[in-house]
This record gives sequence, C-alpha cells and structure tokens, in this order.
Amino acid sequence: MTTPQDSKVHDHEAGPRDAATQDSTRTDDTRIAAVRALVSPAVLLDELPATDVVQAVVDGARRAIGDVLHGRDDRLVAVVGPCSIHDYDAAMEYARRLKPLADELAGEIVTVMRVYFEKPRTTVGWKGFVNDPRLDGSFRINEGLRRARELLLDVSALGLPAATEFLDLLSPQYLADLIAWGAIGARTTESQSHRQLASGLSCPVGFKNGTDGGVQVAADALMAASAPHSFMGMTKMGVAAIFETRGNPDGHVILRGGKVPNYDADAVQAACAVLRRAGLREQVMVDCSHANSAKQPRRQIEVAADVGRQIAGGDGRIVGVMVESHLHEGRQDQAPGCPLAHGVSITDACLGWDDTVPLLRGLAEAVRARRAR
Ligand SMILES: O=C[C@H](O)[C@H](O)COP(=O)(O)O
Ligand SMILES: C=C(OP(=O)(O)O)C(=O)O
Repeated sequence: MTTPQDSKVHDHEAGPRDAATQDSTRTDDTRIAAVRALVSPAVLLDELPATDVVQAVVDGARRAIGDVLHGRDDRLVAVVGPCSIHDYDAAMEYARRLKPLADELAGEIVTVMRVYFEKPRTTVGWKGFVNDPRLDGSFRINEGLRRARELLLDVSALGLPAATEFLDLLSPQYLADLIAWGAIGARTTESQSHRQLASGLSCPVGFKNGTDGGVQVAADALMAASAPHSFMGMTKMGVAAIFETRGNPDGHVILRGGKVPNYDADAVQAACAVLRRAGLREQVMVDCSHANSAKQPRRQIEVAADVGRQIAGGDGRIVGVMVESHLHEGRQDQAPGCPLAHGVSITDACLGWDDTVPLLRGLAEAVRARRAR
C-alpha cells in the first residue's frame, strides 16, 4: 500500500527505500513507513571472516566455560566490560587493558569481555551500536553490523573472548560465530523466541532472572533451551528457512536482582533450590550490577566482595560473575551538540577500570581459597 509518507526523501543509510513495501493489499504494512535493504550475513562474513586465530579464541573460551558449567574446571567465569559499546576506540582501549589482567588471573578466572551491541530498553532509548551506530537516530544498521563484527574480530584477535546479549533474533547470523558466551536478558528470558534461539546457539548461554527477581522463569528458560526446537529464521544467505536445533546443554542462570538484590548466600541458596526442584544443575552466575547494585556502580564492589566470601567459603555453585565496567566510572547522557566524555558509559553506570582490577583480583583470591579447602 502506498501512502503519502512513502514519497518522503530519507537521508538515512545509503540505498533506496522501498516505497511500496511490496504490499499489494490495503490491509498490510499500514504502519510501515519504509523498508530499506539489509546486507546479508553471508556478504558480511565474506568481507570480515573469522581468522583461524579468532576461531581458536572463541572455541577455546566456549570449551573452558562449558568445562566450568559441567564441573570439569574449578575456575570462575567473569563476564566483564562496558554496559554497552558506543565507541569503537574506547572499547579497544578497554580490551587492551583487560587482556593482560585476564592473562594474570587465567589460573583462577575465565575472563570474557562484555561486548554488548544491543540494549533492551524499559521503554524507549538508544538501542545500541548495531541499531544506531552513529548515536544520532540515523539507524545505519548495515554500518552497525559491520562495525560490530569488526570490533569482535579485533577484540578476539587480542586473545580476549567476547560476550554479548542476544536480543534481536536475526543479528546472531551476523555475529554469533565470534561470541564465546551469550546472555538472554531479564526482559526476554520468558520469551519463547529467545529460548528457541538459545537452543541453537553454539556458545554457552546465561539466562537472567526476571526483572521482578523471579528465578523460576530462568529455570524454565534453561529447560526450554536445552530441548530441540523447530522455528522460522533467516539463513546466512538471507533466505527464509526453518531451523531445527539440537538444544543447548550449556545454559545457566544469572542472578541480577529484582525487587530486591539476590546475590547473598540466602539468595544463592534459594535460587539453587528452584534449580534443584526443576532437575537442573545447581549453579549460578551472579551479576554484580543491575538490580543487585541498584545501578550504583560502586556497589558492585560490595556485591563482588560478598560473592568472593561465599566462594572462599567453599560454595562451588557460584560459577561466574558479571561486572559492568568501563574505562571511567559512571554514566553520561547524550545531548545533541555535546561531545561525549571518553570511556564513560552512555547506558548503565559502570565501575571504573581502577576499581575493576582489585575487584577481579579479589575474586581470583577467593577461587584460590576455595581450591585450597
Ligand atoms: O543494562 C542495561 C539496562 O539496564 C537495560 O538495558 C534497561 O535500560 P533502561 O531501563 O535504561 O531502558
Ligand atoms: C540489560 C542487561 O541486563 P538485564 O537484562 O539484567 O537488565 C545487561 O546485562 O546489559
């Protein structure tokens, strides 16, 4: 259906907008303003292939995390890094700092950098680097996908594996080969489509508890994602297809707090009771941020210290932690015409680098204490 809106000239991403949206009836596409061409995953993977070195980094980290989840490795998985990527250079600067620390702590911690390109919003807001890489509402998604893939290749080439949240259901075809660990967020853990997606992902996947703090929904997600599913999707060539998945055995719950925090020993015990009743492995990753820190970045230090004491006390059910950390502490709002401060989050407030180093070293010490028991 053609509307007056269709004739509008758009200066968005290069390439024409399909004015008619290919609809010949009056009953469809009535609220579609335009349709733009999207690069196919195959084209992007051909332009930016995963090198052998990068594949070895991704594969090695996936195996190490799988070993932790299945009790073959007593280390702690740490998913650490910015709340979101908005600045390529700052992300690389962070990665170059994290890599030597990851090497230093490799005996105790499997470090994976948060390289989050897609942000779920409570209502509206910037939805991440893939959706709007220029942060200006131009929504150059092809550019976002390309830059995201480049960044994942660059981070992994340092020998540092990358973690991300899988939010969009098509973007994994462009990026998932470069992801060592994935998250399904608190707002999508209950979504059947995301559980199906996780059932076919090649990496371990953490499911956040619900935003209200409910752990049952994450346990349900684990059960669903471990089963095979058949569902609709898009192939690397950009063609509609039915995907038949095998199920993902490398899932776990992430405690991110809800109405109240859920990182202390009682909360870990309660979460494990839910998992036990569901016949699932009693293990959790603790997110030091989000509702566990009331989004106060420095509270992550207290949360990590509490978690460290539980680990040092011998609790082997804590298999991982998540920390939101950037070059500098805090967060900033974007305002038209105002330059952004370098290395400061534009989504959730993050811990600064200088506080991240002792936090991770403290957790490594806790792992050594657990091992010594
Ligand atoms: O981790 C990021 C945020 O907590 C999440 O995306 C929700 O953000 P919002 O409440 O600011 O929209
Ligand atoms: C959005 C995130 O977390 P949550 O789903 O717990 O809000 C996140 O980890 O970036």
